[in-house]
Amino acid sequence: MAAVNQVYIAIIGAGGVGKCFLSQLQALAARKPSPKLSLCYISTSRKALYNVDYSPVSLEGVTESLAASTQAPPPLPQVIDYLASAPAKVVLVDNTSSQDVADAYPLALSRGLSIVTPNKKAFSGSYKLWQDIFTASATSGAKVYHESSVGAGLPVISTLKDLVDTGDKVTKIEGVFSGTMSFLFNSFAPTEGQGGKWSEEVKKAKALGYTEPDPRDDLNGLDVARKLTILARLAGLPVESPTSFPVQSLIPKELETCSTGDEFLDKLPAFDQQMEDTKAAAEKAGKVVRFVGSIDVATQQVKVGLEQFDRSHPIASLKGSDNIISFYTERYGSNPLIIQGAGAGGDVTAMGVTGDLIKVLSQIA
Ligand SMILES: NC(=O)C1=CN([C@@H]2O[C@H](COP(=O)(O)OP(=O)(O)OC[C@H]3O[C@@H](n4cnc5c(N)ncnc54)[C@H](OP(=O)(O)O)[C@@H]3O)[C@@H](O)[C@H]2O)C=CC1
Ligand SMILES: N[C@@H](CC=O)C(=O)O
Ligand code: NA
Repeated sequence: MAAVNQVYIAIIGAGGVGKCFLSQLQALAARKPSPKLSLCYISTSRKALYNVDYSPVSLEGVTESLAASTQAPPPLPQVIDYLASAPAKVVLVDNTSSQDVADAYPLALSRGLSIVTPNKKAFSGSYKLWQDIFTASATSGAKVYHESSVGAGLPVISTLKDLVDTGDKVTKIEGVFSGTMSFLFNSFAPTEGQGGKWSEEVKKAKALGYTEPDPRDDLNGLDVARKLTILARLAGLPVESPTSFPVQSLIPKELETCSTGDEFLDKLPAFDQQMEDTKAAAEKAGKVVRFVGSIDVATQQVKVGLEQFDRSHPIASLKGSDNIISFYTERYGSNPLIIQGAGAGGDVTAMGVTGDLIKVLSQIA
């Protein structure tokens, strides 16, 4: 029998973000908050750890225990059944980038499981999935939070929701929405100095944990398109999908048929000249090139791609994996509300997930 103020945590995904989340969860659980947190399920795509009687999986050394586990993850509907039958409230933390897991949110929410996640797939998939998720949440009362799906831990989603919920009218959102793209252009085409080779910077971004599991999902512009789809929907535009507006891809045509991300990375150095030419064209105009996105709410136009900026422009002088996101609204007038800081990386992304978990706990426990 579970304690009255107990909440079970179930985690799917234990990669770069998942491992950082686990260490933040360990610290949160040790702070002895009310409610008492117990891990009742954790899995990667091939391994799982759980007990049929819901006795807790120890957070101590959980990454190693999971790696050593011989249990395979059950099919998702079975996992949801198991969690929905738990003797206390459950928060499901999805730290994957899986579309299959995202597609299961309506079922999970309708069975009373709250969800926190940095996974963009659920909120930037079909508009129907978006509607099904929020309908299931409203009907069952289960919560769904996804702060880290845009700008990692930066308070982007919560800020936009607050603007809308308090009656402000958002007219335009623009900026740099990709930690990977920010890092790549800040290091490949810096405002001062030479910059590194494009393909080498791409490999560095992957090693630093900034890229999607397959870095082509960043370089083809889809990751930014997903983030803009989420923000546009929150601002009231019923954007159908991240492929329903213009998105510029930086994948060389010749590499579009690569079958894996690793094959793509191996072949990329042979195409460095294409990005060198793009950089040189901007330099000739006395500018630098950056990868940006924008949503014009009035004209319902969303676009993603390369633009040239003066070296003194705030977008040109970003550092590291920083995002910069400007909200133009009726209340803020011509001086936008600006959010800036690291937009990728395990710890900062996990912080957004843990922050969401704390918000959910304050509402369900
Ligand atoms: N990295 C970053 O800076 C940011 C990431 N995000 C988002 O966070 C999420 C996680 O990113 P990241 O940690 O970098 O990715 P990783 O590739 O490092 O980790 C993904 C994890 O999910 C597991 N997984 C994948 N598919 C499934 C599945 N169907 N069932 C169970 N487990 C699965 C993987 O297991 P296995 O290894 O066995 O495949 C792995 O443990 C993504 O949605 C990403 O977009 C958001 C903001 C910033
Ligand atoms: N790959 C993404 C990770 C965060 O969403 C990025 O680089 O921004
Ligand atoms: Na965020």
